[in-house]
Amino acid sequence: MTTLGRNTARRKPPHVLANAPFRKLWTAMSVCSLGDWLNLLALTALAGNLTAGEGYKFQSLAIGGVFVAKMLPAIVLGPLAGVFADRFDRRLTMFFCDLLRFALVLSIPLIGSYQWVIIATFLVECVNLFWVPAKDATVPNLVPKERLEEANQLNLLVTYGTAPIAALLFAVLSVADDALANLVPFLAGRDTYLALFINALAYLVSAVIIFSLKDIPKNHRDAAASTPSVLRQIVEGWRFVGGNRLIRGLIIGMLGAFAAGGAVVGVAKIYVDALGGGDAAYGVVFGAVFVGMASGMFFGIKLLKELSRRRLFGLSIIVAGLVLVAIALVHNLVIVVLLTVLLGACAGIAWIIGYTMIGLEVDDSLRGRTFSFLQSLARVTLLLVVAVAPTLAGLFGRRVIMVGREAVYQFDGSNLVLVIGGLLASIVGIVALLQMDDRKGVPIVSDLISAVRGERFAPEETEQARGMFIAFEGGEGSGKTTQSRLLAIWLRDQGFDVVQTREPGSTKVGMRLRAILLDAVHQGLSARSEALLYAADRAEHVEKVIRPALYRGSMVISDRYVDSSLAYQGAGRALDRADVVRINTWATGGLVPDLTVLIDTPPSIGLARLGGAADRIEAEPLEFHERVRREFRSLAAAEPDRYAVIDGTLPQDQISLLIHDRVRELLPDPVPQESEDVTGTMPAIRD
Ligand SMILES: Nc1ncnc2c1ncn2[C@@H]1O[C@H](COP(=O)(O)OP(=O)(O)O)[C@@H](O)[C@H]1O
Ligand SMILES: Cc1cn([C@H]2C[C@H](O)[C@@H](COP(=O)(O)OP(=O)(O)O)O2)c(=O)[nH]c1=O
Repeated sequence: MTTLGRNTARRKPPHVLANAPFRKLWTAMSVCSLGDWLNLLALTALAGNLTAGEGYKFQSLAIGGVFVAKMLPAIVLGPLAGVFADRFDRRLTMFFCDLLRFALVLSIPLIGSYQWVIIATFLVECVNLFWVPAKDATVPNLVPKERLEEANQLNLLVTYGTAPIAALLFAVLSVADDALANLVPFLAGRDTYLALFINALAYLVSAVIIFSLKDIPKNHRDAAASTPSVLRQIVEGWRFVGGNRLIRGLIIGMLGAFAAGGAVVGVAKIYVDALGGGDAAYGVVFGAVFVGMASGMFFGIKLLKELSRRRLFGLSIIVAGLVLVAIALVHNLVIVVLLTVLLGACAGIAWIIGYTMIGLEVDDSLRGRTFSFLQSLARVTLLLVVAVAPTLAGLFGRRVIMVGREAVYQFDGSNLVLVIGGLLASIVGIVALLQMDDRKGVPIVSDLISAVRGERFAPEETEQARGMFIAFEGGEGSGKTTQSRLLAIWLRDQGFDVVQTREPGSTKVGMRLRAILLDAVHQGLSARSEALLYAADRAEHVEKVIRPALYRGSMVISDRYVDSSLAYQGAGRALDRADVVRINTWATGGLVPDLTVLIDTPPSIGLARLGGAADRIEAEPLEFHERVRREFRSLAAAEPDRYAVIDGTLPQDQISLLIHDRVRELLPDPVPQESEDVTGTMPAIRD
């Protein structure tokens, strides 16, 4: 008892944000992240605006230049900065970095030339390289070990979570600029300046917060972890992960998604300009990617949770590619924004599955390397794509398709890049799907439909089963036991191997469960545990008795199956029907009978037939049994092809004949009725 109490107490320590020093650092980080995203948007927009008069080609190249300046330092100087973070006072490193970033960003609008945009961007990124490792290395100093994961999640949250906020802010600032221009003439037509001022201010705020953070220790000789160069990480990483089919598929897919995303980011500004949208529209499109990603991660995954993860991964990348092609070809800003949300959703689904799968399915010893390999490769891919995409767009230039003298369709370099990016992503998605598919032979479309419906009825193993499965259902005393025995005899007479069984209680464990379930002593059993116990008995029954018999090619006749739970626990005990379906689908692995014989008898008649003491369920009031009967009938009505409903008040032999007629339709090589009439006179073994 004491141990238990202590454990529970230990499991609930205060939230990591209750830790004041970490909260301060986290606030500084959030402000900086917001500034970083604003910076990316404002600089690319500014580069486009500054070169707007120089033609499409030049403008595209100018924007590409910003991306190159932004990414180059990480690749060239990355490892160096990590060492720096370990040698010097981290608090002062961050503080001075923040002041430098503030001054550099502020200088961009004051100088206002394209060359300075590039130089300052490069310098800001160099400074970032020192700020980020210092921050990363500080977190473990402020947060106890067991809270580290939580802290990292929070870091991730603000790193990406601030992107849509920045996009929204950027769009709002672009609009607000027009109003402000009346007061401050300097701002007229320079909406990106406002964003840059706020960006600079964010770094200043961070500087103040960090300066007041006295808890960061000064000496860290212990934590000297130097990072190997990006290229070396890639080469070494591939040696470890390249041999594994699953990881290969995952990595190809995730890089494809990255490349497609890079293509969008690289040409978004010129593309939106060509559609007639201004900086505000650019902000909205940019934000749409992130809104989509967030919804994909939360809702997409939930909606399709029954689909194989591996399939969903490949599929979402293929769809993302196709959506991208559509984005490239449609010239309507509103539709483009909506499609961009969809694109983001697909990317979000792929990303989260990829990450989770590496976490779950990749062996512990390989996981760290796989992550760092992926990150290094993603950086290089992103750099290449982001630099190449606008360049390619610029070289292609603007084209107009003419019919006679009329311009009918505008096809620019940015459209071309997006089409290529989209097709590439789709191809990569197909490759990933082929590498990783774990449900070969099951058509994807039917898989998708049942996944959207929340079912997983396509059973994995029954395809190989050769036997036939017949279930008997009905209320108490309806004659199921009698009729299932007679059917077994009839089928054996015809030479079939028959396994006659029943629920609950046809296995060793099942017999114990049956005792619990039907003993009138257990009156207080809760409805849910009753449903779970029946399902447990059924799981055992399917795995140990029914499936093996079907594999052998036997006829399996079961007295009661899943429908009994739907009727008794679902309708009788008023549990949620969908829940009962779900636990039973899971328990049986989706095994559905080929035929269900429902012997429909009014409860008053059936109960009157029973002798002896009533068991726990028989003892329920008549109204309970009426509900059960109604549910059985409605189940049968919904699927007339798979049910035979027979009036249980008829005489026994008449019922048997009706059942034979129906079963005969399903038999592979049925004995005709006439020959049966002849041989039926011979004496047979009646049990
Ligand atoms: N069609 C029928 N007409 C009259 N009595 C029947 C009929 N079928 C079965 N019985 C009798 O009703 C009782 C209950 O039958 P049983 O097959 O055990 O029902 P269940 O398994 O559905 O509870 C038995 O005594 C059986 O002989
Ligand atoms: C299989 C199953 C049976 N039951 C109930 C119905 C019966 O009252 C009892 C099974 O007892 P049993 O003695 O086998 O009854 P019968 O001869 O009528 O089949 O368990 C459920 O409530 N849910 C289920 O899923």
